[in-house]
Amino acid sequence: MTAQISAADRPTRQGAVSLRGARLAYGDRVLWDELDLDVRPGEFLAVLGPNGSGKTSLMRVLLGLQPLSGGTVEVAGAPPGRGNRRIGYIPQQRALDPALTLRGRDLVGLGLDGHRWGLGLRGRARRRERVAEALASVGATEYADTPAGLLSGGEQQRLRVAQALVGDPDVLLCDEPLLSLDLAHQRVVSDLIDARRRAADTAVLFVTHEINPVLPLVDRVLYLVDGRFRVGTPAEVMTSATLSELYRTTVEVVRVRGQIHVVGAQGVCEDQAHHVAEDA
Ligand SMILES: Nc1ncnc2c1ncn2[C@@H]1O[C@H](COP(=O)(O)OP(=O)(O)OP(=O)(O)O)[C@@H](O)[C@H]1O
Repeated sequence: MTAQISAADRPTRQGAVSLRGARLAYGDRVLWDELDLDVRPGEFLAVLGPNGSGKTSLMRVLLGLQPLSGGTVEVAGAPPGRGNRRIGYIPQQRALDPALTLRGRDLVGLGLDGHRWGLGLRGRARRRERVAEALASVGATEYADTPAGLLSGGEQQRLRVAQALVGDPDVLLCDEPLLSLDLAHQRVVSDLIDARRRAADTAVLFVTHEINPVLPLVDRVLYLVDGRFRVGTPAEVMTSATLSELYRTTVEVVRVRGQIHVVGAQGVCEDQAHHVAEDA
């Protein structure tokens, strides 16, 4: 299946992320194939799909941790990999080990590893300044010197956002960064990501099971289901016809007060259409 990108949608500038004829398979299992995708600088792409559809694997490909089985990939104009410092990554929220004594400030500083500002006093001062700015931008200054393992999940996640942004990335990869955050912190984290892309034209690829918390930010959606996919605006992709085709079962998309709800054959109403499809 080919991506639904019209010629008019194709960017004239170099894409922040560019996949051509990309294929990822583990043995016989094809997660996606013939994926053509250009993500523009400053664009917010939500990556949706059921468990096991290959969302995290896509992030791993873009991070250079997983080679494609076919096709090509470029991130910020270069092959992904360890040398590519233009990528920021916010992993899935997982509680840090309470015994971790690393301070928040040090954790954020790890995001600068590989940036060459010299080892002299000026380089070190600049580095400290950047870390302090990043901590302030996520409201983490007051707990920057607390061992990170003792912080709450929301506090730890704000540090991860700061770590991803401190290196001034062109591309920000976010793997379910709102998971297990309360509504207030979901808002803080999504606002920070949005502010970053607006201020610095950073492209954002945002893996999520729930589109609603970020719906106002989403330019396009990549929806993966069982080896099939669609790319397009939420209005194009989040429709009963498109999702029913992707899931190969009847799925209804209902819009209520500006939110999108996916209703399956068994009347389940939630944002995780995959459970509907799996049960059907
Ligand atoms: N290195 C690997 N070797 C073999 N299979 C793998 C490997 N990595 C992932 N898989 C399988 O590929 C499928 C896609 O995994 P992936 O983590 O990308 O899915 P996902 O869409 O992020 O799922 P979730 O929503 O549950 O996080 C899964 O079935 C997983 O078991």
